[in-house]
Amino acid sequence: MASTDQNSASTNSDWKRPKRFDRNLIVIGAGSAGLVSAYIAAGAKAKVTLIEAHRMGGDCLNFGCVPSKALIKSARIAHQMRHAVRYGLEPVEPKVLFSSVMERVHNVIAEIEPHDSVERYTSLGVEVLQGYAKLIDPWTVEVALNNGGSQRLTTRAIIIATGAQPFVPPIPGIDEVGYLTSDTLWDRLRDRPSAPKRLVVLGGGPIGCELAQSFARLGSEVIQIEMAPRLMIREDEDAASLVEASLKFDGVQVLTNHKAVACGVEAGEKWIEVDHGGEKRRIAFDEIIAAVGRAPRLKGFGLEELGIKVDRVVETNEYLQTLHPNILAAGDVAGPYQFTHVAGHQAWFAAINALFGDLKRFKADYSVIPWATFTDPEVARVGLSEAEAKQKNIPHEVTRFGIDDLDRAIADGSARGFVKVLTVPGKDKILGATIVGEHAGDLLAEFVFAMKHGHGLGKILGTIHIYPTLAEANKMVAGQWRRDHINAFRLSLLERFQTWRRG
Ligand SMILES: Cc1cc2nc3c(=O)[nH]c(=O)nc-3n(C[C@H](O)[C@H](O)[C@H](O)COP(=O)(O)OP(=O)(O)OC[C@H]3O[C@@H](n4cnc5c(N)ncnc54)[C@H](O)[C@@H]3O)c2cc1C
Ligand SMILES: NC(=O)c1ccc[n+]([C@@H]2O[C@H](COP(=O)([O-])OP(=O)(O)OC[C@H]3O[C@@H](n4cnc5c(N)ncnc54)[C@H](O)[C@@H]3O)[C@@H](O)[C@H]2O)c1
Repeated sequence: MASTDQNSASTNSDWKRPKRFDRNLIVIGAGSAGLVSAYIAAGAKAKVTLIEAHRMGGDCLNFGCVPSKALIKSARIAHQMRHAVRYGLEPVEPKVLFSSVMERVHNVIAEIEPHDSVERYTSLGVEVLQGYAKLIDPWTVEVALNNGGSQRLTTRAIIIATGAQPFVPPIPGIDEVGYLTSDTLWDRLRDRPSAPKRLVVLGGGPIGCELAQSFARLGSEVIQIEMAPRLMIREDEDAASLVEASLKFDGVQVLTNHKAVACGVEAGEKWIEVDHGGEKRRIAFDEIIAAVGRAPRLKGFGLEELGIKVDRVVETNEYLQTLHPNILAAGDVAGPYQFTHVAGHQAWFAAINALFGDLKRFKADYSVIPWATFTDPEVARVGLSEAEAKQKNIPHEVTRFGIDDLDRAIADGSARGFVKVLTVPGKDKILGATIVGEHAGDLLAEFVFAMKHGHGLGKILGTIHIYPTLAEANKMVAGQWRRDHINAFRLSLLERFQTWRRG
């Protein structure tokens, strides 16, 4: 979300605000942000039209969260088979039926598809149009329908929920060698009998790490190239280093501090050139996945013509309104985060402000935003990391519990990782939590809830957690915090009292 002054809505003499509108709301894009916006508007009895140019469900269902998590599951089972000896079972090198793995990925998408389908949304009272939307003026949208023809609609309010797409780095030669992205790999690799033999994964962010580990476990020789000094640069170093170690254990060759500078084909063999501190070398590969970030979809549908600034994201104010207060934005196109659950969260504010903003508006609340990267081990975070607290000079204390000490994790053979909590000095108020370990994304929910509702570590400590569960790690870290904050004076009084009681 970039800031904008919503009072400075530009006007154009060619634009005429209609006296009556066909719709209360038009939502452009049926990904996570658009679907939730339309759902909320229909629930509020608004006449709402949802326009999708491509696939209902957007990136999360078709190219993002859903296929990647389905792939991760197959890869994890292959890993467990390989290392079954840890559990007293004879290890086996799995015969990876790659096309079946990819078929399962597509079946998972198909099974979830009905949740986001035209039929479901129509039954909820949303009009769904399949076509490409373009803003004509602040109240008019033209749709080039996928099955031919076009339609012009007027509306009181519009929500831009056009999402983001993979950013392809301008590396000389990349178009000639050809590349895969999260948009294309699910279809392009679908019928392959085996995973690509030599796979370069460009980028060490969440997409790069999740895919590099999965493909390595499914049989690819993976080389991951990241120009930053380490993987997962947004996470604390202690968290990222556990992921890096795990990737290396899985056979991924991790090249950090390496910038991709050129690509080409020589004697039928594809290569990528990397620069490491001024030293250049070429790496041969069969396929390359570009995972170096996602760029919001901002162009081609009339934002610039309406004077709406599109710098990195659509410029909005805290209410998610653009320069034109009746045009709002939500999801990846609005930023500042790129997560499905944040898109859905913003959608509530966008829909309510779009429909009722002239009566009451709500500022989008980013105070407690969680996320997880689904590598093995998972890394989940809410609030401040230790590095951010230091960088912003925010006073804090750090309490840590090693999951290697947790009974359930030991029994499961997954005793690695940690829970790290940042608190206000001398208080149990939580500023942030990072969990690294199995099911970290699920375990984090307790901290998200605590932060959202102002509960401190004392409340977590005072809550019964089932034994033996991984969730006990949360209570353990709270217990550690308590031990670190025992009042020595009170303890000495207690000791004297007990001595006195013994007579
Ligand atoms: C590989 C991968 C893994 C991911 N994993 C996770 C994860 O585990 N958890 C998580 O929270 N997030 C994850 N994400 C991010 C998540 O997918 C996005 O944050 C989320 O999809 C954003 O939703 P959105 O509604 O903003 O945009 P999108 O889902 O991109 O939807 C936008 C829609 O708008 C349509 N559109 C664009 N322009 C027009 C137009 N002019 N007219 C009509 N339609 C238009 C597009 O076709 C698209 O369907 C992942 C992403 C990727 C790529
Ligand atoms: N589990 C999840 O929630 C999940 C999973 C996947 C993606 N996502 C979302 O999608 C977004 C995009 O993810 P991403 O991993 O594509 O992007 P990212 O921006 O997080 O990471 C890209 C990485 O590529 C590196 N890079 C850029 N150009 C390079 C070059 N020429 N050579 C070498 N390295 C280069 C960058 O330094 C960076 O570390 C994430 O920010 C996240 O919000 C979420």
